[in-house]
Amino acid sequence: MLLVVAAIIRGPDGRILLSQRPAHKHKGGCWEFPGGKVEAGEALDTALARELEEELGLRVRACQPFMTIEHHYPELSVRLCFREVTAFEGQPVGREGQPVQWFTPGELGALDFPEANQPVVKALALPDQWLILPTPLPADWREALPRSIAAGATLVYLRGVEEVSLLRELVQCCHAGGALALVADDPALATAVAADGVHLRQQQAMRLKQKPAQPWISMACHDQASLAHAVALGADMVLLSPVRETPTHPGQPGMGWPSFRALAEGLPLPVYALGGVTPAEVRQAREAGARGVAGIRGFWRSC
Ligand SMILES: Nc1nc2c([nH]c(=O)n2[C@H]2C[C@H](O)[C@@H](COP(=O)(O)OP(=O)(O)OP(=O)(O)O)O2)c(=O)[nH]1
Repeated sequence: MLLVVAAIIRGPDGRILLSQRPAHKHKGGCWEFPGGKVEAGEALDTALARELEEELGLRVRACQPFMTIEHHYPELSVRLCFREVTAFEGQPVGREGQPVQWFTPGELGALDFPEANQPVVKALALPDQWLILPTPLPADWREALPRSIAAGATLVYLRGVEEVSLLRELVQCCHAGGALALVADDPALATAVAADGVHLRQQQAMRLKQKPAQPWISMACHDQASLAHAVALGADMVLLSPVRETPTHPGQPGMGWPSFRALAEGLPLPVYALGGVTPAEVRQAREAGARGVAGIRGFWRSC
């Protein structure tokens, strides 16, 4: 299997740097995340720094794991280790004559990428923060939900609401604020209320053999076995918890960031940290290999 390292490089305005593969190479003409083959015995971060210097003239100052994808093309198998470059120096130029260009995350969906990149492109469309709806639904939700979304939680898990008309109204409120809305477990309900997908609780998900047909499928995970099931199912993302003990689950000790990192490392899907974490911890969570953070308290902005 060919070991490749590839970089997610964001500019100060949030755009992402891509380069175009030369026509004569494997997947020629496709846009790619800059990077290349890891040499025998080379550490991933060293390989990334070398490739970005050689190909773009960039000096990497800091990077962190993003996702790892194994893909079997008919002609070759690749293990792609995606790293997010969080600090760099230099102005990128296509040093090997390749076109390089900055794109907004929204523009990526229309580009031609190698097939292996699809989960990464999907993950880049996701926000840093997830809001889990408090239960029972607070009376001031019509003000508080838009405020919470505007504060950055543009993915909302609408749990604990059974009334379909109310759920539909909540979905509309999420969409009006530009947020994705997920309902619990039931794909038919998600379709009925025009939600964007379902969040599967671990117990329900472990019984499934097939990924439900919804645009977004998320799964709750608490250990390695459930993470392996989420991968096998083809889930688009997971909530991994608890990072810390929480008032809602007293006596259930948190795994802490080192164990979180060990579980999240090398997975082919975005992992969100849940359980006693706050929106202020996005950076720490990302250093531990998370795509972002999720929660109720601290994410819900009541009036
Ligand atoms: N760099 C990069 N490679 C990718 C991506 N997606 C994807 O499937 N690949 C595949 C295409 C290639 O088969 C392999 C990268 O190998 P490569 O030949 O470009 O590596 P390199 O830059 O070291 O190449 P070379 O100059 O030594 O020939 O990984 C991606 O986003 N970035």
